[in-house]
Amino acid sequence: MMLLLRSLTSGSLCRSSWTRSCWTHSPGWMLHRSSRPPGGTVAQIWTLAQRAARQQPRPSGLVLRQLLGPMAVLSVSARLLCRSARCDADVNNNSRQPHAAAGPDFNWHVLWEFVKPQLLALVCAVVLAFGAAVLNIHIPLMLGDLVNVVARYLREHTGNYVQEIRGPALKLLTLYGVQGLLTTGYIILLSRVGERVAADMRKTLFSSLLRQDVAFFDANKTGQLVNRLTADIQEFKSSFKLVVSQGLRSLTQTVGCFVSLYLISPKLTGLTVVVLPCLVGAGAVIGSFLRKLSRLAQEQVSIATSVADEALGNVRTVKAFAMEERELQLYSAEVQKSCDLNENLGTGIAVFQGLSNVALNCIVLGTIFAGGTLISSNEMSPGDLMSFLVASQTVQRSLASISILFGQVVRGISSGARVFEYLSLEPSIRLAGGGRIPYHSLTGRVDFMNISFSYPTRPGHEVLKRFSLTLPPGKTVAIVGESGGGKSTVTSLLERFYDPTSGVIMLDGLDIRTLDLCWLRGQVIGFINQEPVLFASSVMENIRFGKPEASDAEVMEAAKQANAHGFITSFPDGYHTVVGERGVTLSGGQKQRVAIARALIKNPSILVLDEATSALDAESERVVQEALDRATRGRTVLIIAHRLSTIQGADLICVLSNGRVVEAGTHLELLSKGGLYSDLIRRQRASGHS
Ligand SMILES: Nc1ncnc2c1ncn2[C@@H]1O[C@H](COP(=O)(O)OP(=O)(O)OP(=O)(O)O)[C@@H](O)[C@H]1O
Repeated sequence: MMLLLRSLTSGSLCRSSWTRSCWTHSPGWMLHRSSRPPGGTVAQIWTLAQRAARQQPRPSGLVLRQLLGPMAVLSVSARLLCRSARCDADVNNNSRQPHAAAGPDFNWHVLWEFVKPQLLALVCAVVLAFGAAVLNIHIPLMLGDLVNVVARYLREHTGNYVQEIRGPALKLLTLYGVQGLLTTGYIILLSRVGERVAADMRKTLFSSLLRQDVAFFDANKTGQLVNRLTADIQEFKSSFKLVVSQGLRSLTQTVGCFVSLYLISPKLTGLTVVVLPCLVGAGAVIGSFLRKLSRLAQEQVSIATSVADEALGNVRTVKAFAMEERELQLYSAEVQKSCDLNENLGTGIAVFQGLSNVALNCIVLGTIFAGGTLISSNEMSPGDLMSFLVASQTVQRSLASISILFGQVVRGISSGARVFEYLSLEPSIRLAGGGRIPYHSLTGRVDFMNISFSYPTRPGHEVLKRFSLTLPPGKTVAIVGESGGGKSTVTSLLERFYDPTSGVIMLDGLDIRTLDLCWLRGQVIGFINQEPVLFASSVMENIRFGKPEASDAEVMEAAKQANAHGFITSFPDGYHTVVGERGVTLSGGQKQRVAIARALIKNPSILVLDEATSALDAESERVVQEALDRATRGRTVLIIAHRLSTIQGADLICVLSNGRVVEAGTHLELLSKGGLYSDLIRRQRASGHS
């Protein structure tokens, strides 16, 4: 400081390299290098003041340049963020089918719901942040006082220098210390709020996805959904934390120092108001464009992820067909598109920052003269200039952070919108929500009454047409028919994966739509299909999936019933054997028996077997069939069968063709009819499948 003032007095700083470099750089440069020591610009301002006082016609608008530039950027940034948050009207309204060309709306109300539980911490953080900002108002003013004391000492050379500056210097040090504490406090608090909000969001999104009905998953790719859970929340979390910590700090510092600037020179500060509307308008246009680009880029990333997800998830099929190269090409093409979009986004953000610089430089030209006039008319003292400069330096530093934050915030808001979209999505078939649980024990009678149905993804294609069928209690009913005739669809409707377009399904005389879905799926219906999917955990955990509260003994009992106990105990780790992803370390027959045990452990009244043995070889089929015969005793059973030999003992066989029941009866009755069923039997015998 002493050195600076000496230099000022001697005028040597006018020739310093700092001064020269400040003259030759734009405000944009200053924004991004605002960490430079303020001394150079202090000297520059001082020199300007001296020149103005001597009525030199040299540039005098640097003061305004320091002030107006950052102020304008602040306004533009703030406005852009608001615009980003609101999102345009051209967003895709089809919330079930996100499309790369547009995105969902950012819902502030949803964000508020996540922030609300953290409100106390947030309020404390905001209070601390504002405390720090208020102190920021004083720092430049006190610095100005200190400069005035030092300047006076240098001019008059009276008294003890240390004693002269001790008071203001100690005040300043205390202020710095308190401000540091407040800043640390609010950053810690805000960072915690951010982490907790993101964690809550992740849990809620996962729960919301799990709540969706099957039709939702028909329409959305798993890879894209997983991307929302991972990449989008990650992006949103980063933005949230940055905005609430760095952004809020920068904003409060800017506001605090802006007040300082106003206190120092209302005239200089007031001039900014004139230029704001133009910058705000331009910023809004660019912001809207960048937001759309950001959405496209993020959607494209999730498309690429879903390609990789599909290839890796079906890696055996990919390898069996030697399609690695093709999958790589597909993935590379999607990644390249995403890369191009992100490059464009980066360019857009760079253009935005570049344009800000150009705009600010233009403003500087206009303000040089106004600033010079103020200085030459002695409306500002040297101390004021010092204070003004320090305040404007802080504003610059803060605005530099805000301008860097801008790109992140645009991405964060897009990600947030994509996450929120699924949070508020209500499934048409609800898992919970007031459904009945009959108090009497079920007989297990099921009536399909005049069911018509089209899949939501193919509304024009009617799969079932006025389909009616009764499953008598404790009896076995088989549905057979040509491929694509709608057999599996019947089981999906019974499980309420979908609701019929028209008609009713009754369970013990009760419309299943009125029943508690968790109870229906969890306790009433046991489902075993052709390709059972196991989870990558132990055999024990996989069987227990059917009844989480089951004891080890219950698990083993179910495994015995399913003919699985023998092979499980032959493994070195027994029931603790980990089965690999989707159960890849088990054979088809073993997987099927674990799946049967998983279904049996809940002791369901109704058992649905959708081609449960059709993928097995003869020996596996025999063991599995034995388990199934045991499992079906005393239950209402619906069998979807390809191999007609497995259903000849069924109490009723129903032949489905083109969504309609065309024949029904026992095996012998249908054979004697000589209709479609006997045709199917004949064809299977001819092909050696029966
Ligand atoms: N999730 C779905 N979305 C749209 N259409 C579907 C869906 N699942 C099946 N379909 C269509 O519904 C029709 C009936 O399919 P379903 O699986 O019920 O037939 P299936 O009789 O069980 O056939 P298969 O014996 O070959 O298994 C088919 O035309 C099929 O393409």
